[in-house]
Amino acid sequence: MQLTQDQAAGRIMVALDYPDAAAAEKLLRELAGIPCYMKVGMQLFYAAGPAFVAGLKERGYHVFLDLKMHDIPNTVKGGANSITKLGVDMFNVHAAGGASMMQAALEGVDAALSGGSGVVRPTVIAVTQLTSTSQAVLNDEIGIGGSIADAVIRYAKLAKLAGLDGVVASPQEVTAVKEACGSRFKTITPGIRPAGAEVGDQSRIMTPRQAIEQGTDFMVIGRPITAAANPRAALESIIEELVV
Ligand SMILES: O=c1ccn([C@@H]2O[C@H](COP(=O)(O)O)[C@@H](O)[C@H]2O)c(=O)[nH]1
Repeated sequence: MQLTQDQAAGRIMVALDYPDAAAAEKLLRELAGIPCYMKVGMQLFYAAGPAFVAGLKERGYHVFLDLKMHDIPNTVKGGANSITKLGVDMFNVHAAGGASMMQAALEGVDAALSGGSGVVRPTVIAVTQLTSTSQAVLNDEIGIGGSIADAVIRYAKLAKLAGLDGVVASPQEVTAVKEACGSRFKTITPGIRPAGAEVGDQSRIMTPRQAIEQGTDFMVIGRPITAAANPRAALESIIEELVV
């Protein structure tokens, strides 16, 4: 797949996994002008809150709010309602919460949009199996039988049935998800490691180039950028890998 530099950057979601807004703002300054998505996860959201997210939107960033909601349907409906009013472009729930819970998230979105707040409809996706989960952990520790790939596809089909727009999965499962749910069903893939990068706690990984060749829609990348001595150079090198 041939991408321009801006197209490649637009497929990257930088995980702003920082303890406070000041640390995240430092990275934003270092990456200024590169048109990536920004992902706010629980560490930063619990510290800096909705105001930080609203600030990103005011400055024109595309924002994925990665809070992975997993609760009873009524609570998730309320959470989705509040998140939608923040104006984020994407948020997620856990597919393990079931179809009713995922549908409740969509009801929360609809209710927020019907309030005339002027916000756009966010893309709503479901986490399948965390990319840190290995086959052994799934079977022996969590106690779910079968292959990771089968579990991911089961969750993806359920998310599609519930009306969601896509899933979080590892790049290793992108092809199978697209086959099962259609090419327009979005795949958002963490577990991205440039060749030679530290794997850390991730289990199911691919390089950026491999992930794009699998057909991933967006790749989520944190530490290979944020822990680099020069985050901007690290991001530019990943973009070059995608453009070539
Ligand atoms: O299955 C999942 C779901 C979410 N994540 C998130 O993506 C980033 C990955 O960061 P790295 O530093 O590149 O490992 C992180 O924010 C996770 O919370 C995931 O890794 N796997």
